[in-house]
This record gives sequence, C-alpha cells and structure tokens, in this order.
Amino acid sequence: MKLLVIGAGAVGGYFGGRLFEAEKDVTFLVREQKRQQLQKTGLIIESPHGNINIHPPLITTKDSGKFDVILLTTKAYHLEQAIQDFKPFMHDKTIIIPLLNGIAHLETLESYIPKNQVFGGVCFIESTLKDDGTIVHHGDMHTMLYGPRNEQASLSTNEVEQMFQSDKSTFALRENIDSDMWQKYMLITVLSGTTTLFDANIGQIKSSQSAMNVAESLITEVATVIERIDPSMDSERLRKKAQKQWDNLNASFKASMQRDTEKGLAVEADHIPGYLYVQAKAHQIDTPYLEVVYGNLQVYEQKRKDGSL
Ligand SMILES: NC(=O)C1=CN([C@@H]2O[C@H](COP(=O)(O)OP(=O)(O)OC[C@H]3O[C@@H](n4cnc5c(N)ncnc54)[C@H](OP(=O)(O)O)[C@@H]3O)[C@@H](O)[C@H]2O)C=CC1
Ligand SMILES: CC(C)(CO)C(=O)C(=O)O
Repeated sequence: MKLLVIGAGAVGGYFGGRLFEAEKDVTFLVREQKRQQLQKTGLIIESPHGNINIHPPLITTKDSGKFDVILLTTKAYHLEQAIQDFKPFMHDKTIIIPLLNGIAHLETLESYIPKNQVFGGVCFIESTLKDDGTIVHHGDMHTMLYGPRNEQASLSTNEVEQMFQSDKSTFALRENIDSDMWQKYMLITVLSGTTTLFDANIGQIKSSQSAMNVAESLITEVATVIERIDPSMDSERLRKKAQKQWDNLNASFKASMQRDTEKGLAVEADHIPGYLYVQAKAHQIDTPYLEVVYGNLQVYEQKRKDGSL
C-alpha cells in the first residue's frame, strides 16, 4: 500500500512523518518552495513523543505515479487547487482521507471523485509550523480517526488499516466517521471561535464567567444547527460531549486558528463558522453568538487584505 500525503504542514507533516518513521510507504506531494525547504532541512518534528528529522520521498505536480491512499491535509481555502493537483496520482480504487476541520469539504471532494473513494477523517492534535518549517507539537494529543462513508468503499478497510499503524501516534478505524466529524466540527467551531474572539487561551477564557457563558451559548447554538443539518445527530449528546471536552482542556490550550491569527495568516472562516452560519440562516435558526464569531473572523480577513492588521 502506497500513501501520498498532500501537504507537509502542521497536520500532514506530523501524521505522515510518524507513518514514515514507522516504515510505511509514505510520499509527500508538496509545492516547490516547501520541496526546497524540506530538501535542505529534512522534515523536522519537535514533540513530547519524540523529536525526529527524516527525509521522506517528496514529489510535486511535475512528477507521476499512482498511490492507494491519499491523506489530504491542506487548509480548506486550498482545497480546489489541491484536488486538481492530486487527481493525476489516483488510480480507480484510490481512497482519499481528508483531515481538514469542518464538513463542507466532503461535498467538494465528492463533486470530483466517486463517493466510494472518499472516506471521512478527523485528527486531534495541537501542532503548528515554525518559520523554518519545523513542526512543533504541543501537548499530548495525536490521534487520527478515519473510516468509510460508503458501504461500497473501493478498497477494503482491512487494506487501508494496514497503512495506519505506528507506535508513536494513534490511528483508529471508525464505524461512524460522520458522527466523529460532526462532533469534532462542533468542538473546533467553539474553540477556534472563542479563542480568536477573545484572543486568549482556554485558561484565560475560563477566568471570566461571561466569556464562559459565551462559549456555552455557542455550544448550544452549534449543536442545534448540526442536528438540523443532519437529524441523525442528537443535539443534546453533541452539546454534552463538547462541554466535557471543553472542561478537560488544559489552560494553555490554543486552537490552530488562533495560532494562525497570531502569525497574521489566513483562516478558514467560511469553512468553519461560516458554513454553519449559512446553514443556520437557511434553516431559520437564530445564532447570534455564531454571527459574532464569524463576523470577527471576516473583519480579521478584511484587515489582512487591506494591510491594517
Ligand atoms: N494544526 C492543527 O493543530 C490542526 C489543524 N487541523 C486542520 O487540518 C487542516 C490543515 O491544517 P494545518 O496542517 O495546521 O495547516 P498548515 O498550513 O500547517 O499545512 C497545510 C499545508 O498544505 C500545503 N498545501 C496547500 N496546498 C497544497 C497543494 N496544492 N499541494 C501540496 N501542498 C499543499 C501547504 O503548503 P505550502 O507550505 O506550500 O504553503 C501547507 O504546508 C486544516 O483544515 C486545519 O483546520 C485539524 C486539527 C489540528
Ligand atoms: C482543537 C484541535 C487542536 C484539535 O485537534 C484542532 O483541531 C485545531 O486547533 O485546529
């Protein structure tokens, strides 16, 4: 089984790097600047679970070859281009596993690729990139969940499972990956929304009862919207689990979107809160907290564009 990781950023570099370390057949599809950087320094991971500096095979769109599994790890705003870039590396059974936060990318992927080749996926990790491309892993979490969304999956799950084994991080094949994706979407909307709104880590947010009330109201709104989009998701269960996940976070925890705003980078505003906000409007659900969170990120994007950050 041959794995192609699209992007060697904070998520793709970490999980792809751990699989390469575990001697899996892993190649990275990268853009030219990244290729040059990685050729010079190697792929470096600094992690509480062990630092590594490795030299996995790198390809760009100028190369050719076919891969059995594609792990998609770009940001949502690079999705359309990434699909055009990785499609030539697929054969008629290749499985795509996207690790993007959110859910709307599944529809985009399925508009280009047969549904039985699109798995679902989520990851739990707090990682970021240094200027020199080093992947810095904060905290303990490093879990990737994946699974078929279609009974007629083009490769058997047993075959795919062989690829995702490593002593240094956790990979789990799931029966209901859609449910995992919604639950993660719920969590990330609240975490990225509040940490960027207050420009604060979780400990700082927890120090204010009013800020905590905002988080709780956001949790309730998002759970309501998700249940309306997918009635198989129970809003009360979503809400309770998100609340528990929130309560268990370390004080120093930051969402990746917050780390991106601290660096003045683009954010997935339309893909994460924006998609839910549009769905809420379509279902005539009032979501004032989601509107504030989304509006805050839209203003941030505008400031980036006009150079006034
Ligand atoms: N970081 C985190 O802690 C977590 C992030 N996520 C989610 O995972 C996704 C990825 O985030 P993250 O890893 O942080 O983002 P990064 O920006 O760190 O990494 C994305 C990588 O994708 C690469 N890329 C973009 N387009 C292409 C392309 N066409 N071909 C090849 N490579 C491409 C970029 O390359 P280049 O270097 O050339 O710009 C970049 O290195 C997001 O949806 C995010 O929300 C989920 C869980 C945790
Ligand atoms: C919440 C977290 C850290 C979990 O992986 C995440 O997905 C992100 O910050 O983007």
